[in-house]
Amino acid sequence: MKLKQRVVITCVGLATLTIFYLLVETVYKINPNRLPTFLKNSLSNVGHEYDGSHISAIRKRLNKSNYTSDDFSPEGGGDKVSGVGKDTLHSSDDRRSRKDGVEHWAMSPLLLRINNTDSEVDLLLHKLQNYDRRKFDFTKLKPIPYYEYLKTLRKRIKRKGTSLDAFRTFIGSLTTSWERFHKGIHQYHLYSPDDSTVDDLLRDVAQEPIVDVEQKEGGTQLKLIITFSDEGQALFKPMRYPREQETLPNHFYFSDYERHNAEVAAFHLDRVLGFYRVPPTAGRVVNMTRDIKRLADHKLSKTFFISPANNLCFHGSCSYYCDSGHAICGSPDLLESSMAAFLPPEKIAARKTWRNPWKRSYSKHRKAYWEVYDDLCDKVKTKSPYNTGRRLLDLMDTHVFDFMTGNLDRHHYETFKDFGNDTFHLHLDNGRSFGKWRLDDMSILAPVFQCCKIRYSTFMKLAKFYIGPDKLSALMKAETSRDKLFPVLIQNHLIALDRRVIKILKEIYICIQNGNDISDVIEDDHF
Ligand SMILES: Nc1ncnc2c1ncn2[C@@H]1O[C@H](COP(=O)(O)OP(=O)(O)OP(=O)(O)O)[C@@H](O)[C@H]1O
Ligand SMILES: [Mn+2]
Repeated sequence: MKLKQRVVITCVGLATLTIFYLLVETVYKINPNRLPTFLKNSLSNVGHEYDGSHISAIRKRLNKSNYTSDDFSPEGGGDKVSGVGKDTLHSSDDRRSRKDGVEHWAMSPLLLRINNTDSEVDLLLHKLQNYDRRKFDFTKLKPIPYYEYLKTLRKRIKRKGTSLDAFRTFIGSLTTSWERFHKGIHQYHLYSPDDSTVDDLLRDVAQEPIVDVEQKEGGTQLKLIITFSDEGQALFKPMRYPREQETLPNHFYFSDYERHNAEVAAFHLDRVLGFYRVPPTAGRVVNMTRDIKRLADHKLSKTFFISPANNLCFHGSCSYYCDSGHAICGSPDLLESSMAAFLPPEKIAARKTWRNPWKRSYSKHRKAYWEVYDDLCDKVKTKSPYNTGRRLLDLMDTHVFDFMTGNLDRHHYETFKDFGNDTFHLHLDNGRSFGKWRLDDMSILAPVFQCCKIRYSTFMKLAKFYIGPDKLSALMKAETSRDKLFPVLIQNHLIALDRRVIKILKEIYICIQNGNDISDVIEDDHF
């Protein structure tokens, strides 16, 4: 063979091998399971672990208008997505695809007890302390009990704003806990932590005799409005799953049942965090025969039946899950439930519903804009109500809260109209929280790592859980211990809370490492 021929053959051979290798690598990245094991192993062994980045690259090439955009703009805006924004995908996509330990926790329950320290978080706290000792004195803070620190934070802020218009000129005494709760609603919190009313209300919704039951119209799943003998009311959600049962991996969050214990746990987490934005919610075991069936109207009562296992069941009527295949069953007629104290009626305290700019897509085929592009925050920041005042920080708080509970379902949130834009976000409807303790869904934190922003007081509370002496899991366990449904959360969920605290702090570390100003990232409220 001539030399020239040999060279040509060698080149063709090399080119074929390269093309084959690239082909195999691409298949591996798209779906490793399509490859024979030996190829899969050889690729993963040389550090080609799939991180999802190339899928993002493909997405990026697609027109931006392919993604759901109805909620792209903040309230009032009608901006369409197509053609706007810059491609800043890499940073947060890398972050989102950072190993979040899902497999790790799944494989070894013994490894659940995660390290309580993290070198990046340690570096962050060290850096902050050096940056401003007055604001970030972690050495001094370390031995202080969490609740004591929470009080000092509150003193620092020290304001509750106005009350609802309807109560501003009210004189006279209110005897029931639910009336006192309504009167206590203020511009900057739903209730005051120093007021014993909330504990009275929790006791009452858990034990006052039930005198009326009504199905709540609207919504996707069955909910009842319960009226008590003192004329107070609560939103009832029934137990659908035992505490241990996790959301199935192939289920979308929007096709998951709501969890009664999640509603109770979310209330307590909100209170521990010093947010005071979730209506007081307690667990209660109801006697379905006496407390529901007896008081039900004809439409509801005819959905009651005895199951083959001799338990009393009912399904009510609603747009999903209201048939005998999705019945709510007692044991034999005792049923666990959550009771969320009712807010004042619209006539007394009208509420405004806001679309969450970081709302998810409710389609199994489409992604939301922010899941693909990183520039949503640039737009949100410039538009009302997020361009002034507290609302952007409140949105960050909402997502910090939802990340901790694992709630993907925050499509909207509400505020009281009386208070205008300078008020807190109500965190209603936490039923889809605490579905997966193994998974820390980083995408819920997207607003935080895309805006690189967190409220100073929220950051400090998380840092305080991290440095101790009180771990969030321990505080949550203690808080929920008075509830009739204790243990409201199983240990795995409690441990997940501690783990998630660390993950939020790590995101803040990355923001600062990436060169963002500390004072921009950890932002104080400007009063
Ligand atoms: N404690 C409460 N007091 C008064 N109204 C409430 C309370 N909690 C929730 N609501 C109202 O009831 C509506 C439905 O509640 P929730 O969101 O829990 O039900 P849902 O079936 O999950 O609704 P959807 O399926 O639309 O998410 C809420 O949007 C809110 O306006
Ligand atoms: Mn809901």
